[in-house]
Amino acid sequence: MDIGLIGSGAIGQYLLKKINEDSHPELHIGHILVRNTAKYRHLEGDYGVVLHTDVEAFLASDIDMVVEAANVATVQALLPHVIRKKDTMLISVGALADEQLLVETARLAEAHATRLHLPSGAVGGLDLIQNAKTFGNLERVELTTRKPASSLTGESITEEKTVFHGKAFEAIEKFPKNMNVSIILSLAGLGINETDVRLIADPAIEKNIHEIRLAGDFGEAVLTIKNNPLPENPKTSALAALSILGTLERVPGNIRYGN
Ligand SMILES: NC(=O)C1=CN([C@@H]2O[C@H](COP(=O)(O)OP(=O)(O)OC[C@H]3O[C@@H](n4cnc5c(N)ncnc54)[C@H](OP(=O)(O)O)[C@@H]3O)[C@@H](O)[C@H]2O)C=CC1
Ligand SMILES: O=C([O-])CC(=O)C(=O)O
Repeated sequence: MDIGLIGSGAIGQYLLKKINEDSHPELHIGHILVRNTAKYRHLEGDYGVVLHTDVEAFLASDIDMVVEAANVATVQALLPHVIRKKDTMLISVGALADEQLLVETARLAEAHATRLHLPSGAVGGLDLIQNAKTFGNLERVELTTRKPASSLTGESITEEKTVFHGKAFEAIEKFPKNMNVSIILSLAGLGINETDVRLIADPAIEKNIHEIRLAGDFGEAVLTIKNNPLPENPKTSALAALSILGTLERVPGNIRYGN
């Protein structure tokens, strides 16, 4: 599968290393959309990619799938163009808290016979949440995220501090670089107005820890994911990059596990 990448930061460069440098047998990144060619010129030599600054030229290239690893604002700006032309995978899923964008994307994907893939990112358990939701029998979904204090606040704190408590729609507005997980959980479960979110800055941890609690007719579940951060961007968990890689590997498969 030929991949076009949007975003060449911590996740993008992880994907370039794993797919192109380590030479993945089924995947190849050939094109990257950037906004600053000089900053990323070295990627051409390092990974044999073509850089683009024009989205239409990027989409006209020989790619099967666009993978976004940029930010929420870029998804908001580009998704309607991209989904018309290419199957698309997003990691900045917080953009889909905008219901109009979600509905319009679904309409365009149907009209143009493309697909939108939303990997599970830095969390898991989306299969369980979706199954528990069928026939409206999911009652409660709560997310508590703890990140190293330095990822969330400029203040020097010595004790943990709740920096946000509220619903997912507000969490992503206030913390678009940290709360994409709240939106994928909302999309799988009870929606952005019903998913409870707490975000804690913790000076005593080095991992990004997500605890998901849910309850419904199925029973109750508690999932805790203790994520190692990517060194290049400690806000971002390595599992987010792995979830893109794993989803890319599974796309062509004929057997599906857990969905
Ligand atoms: N769903 C989930 O569970 C998770 C989602 N994420 C999200 O994934 C995304 C990527 O994370 P990460 O790699 O750590 O971020 P980084 O900040 O390390 O990298 C972002 C990259 O995107 C590029 N970029 C920004 N805007 C554009 C644009 N308009 N066109 C092309 N490139 C652009 C930046 O380029 P430049 O140098 O020009 O700024 C940079 O290369 C973020 O939105 C993050 O919040 C992260 C972790 C978990
Ligand atoms: O990487 C993580 O642990 C979560 C994150 O940044 C996000 O959801 O935006």
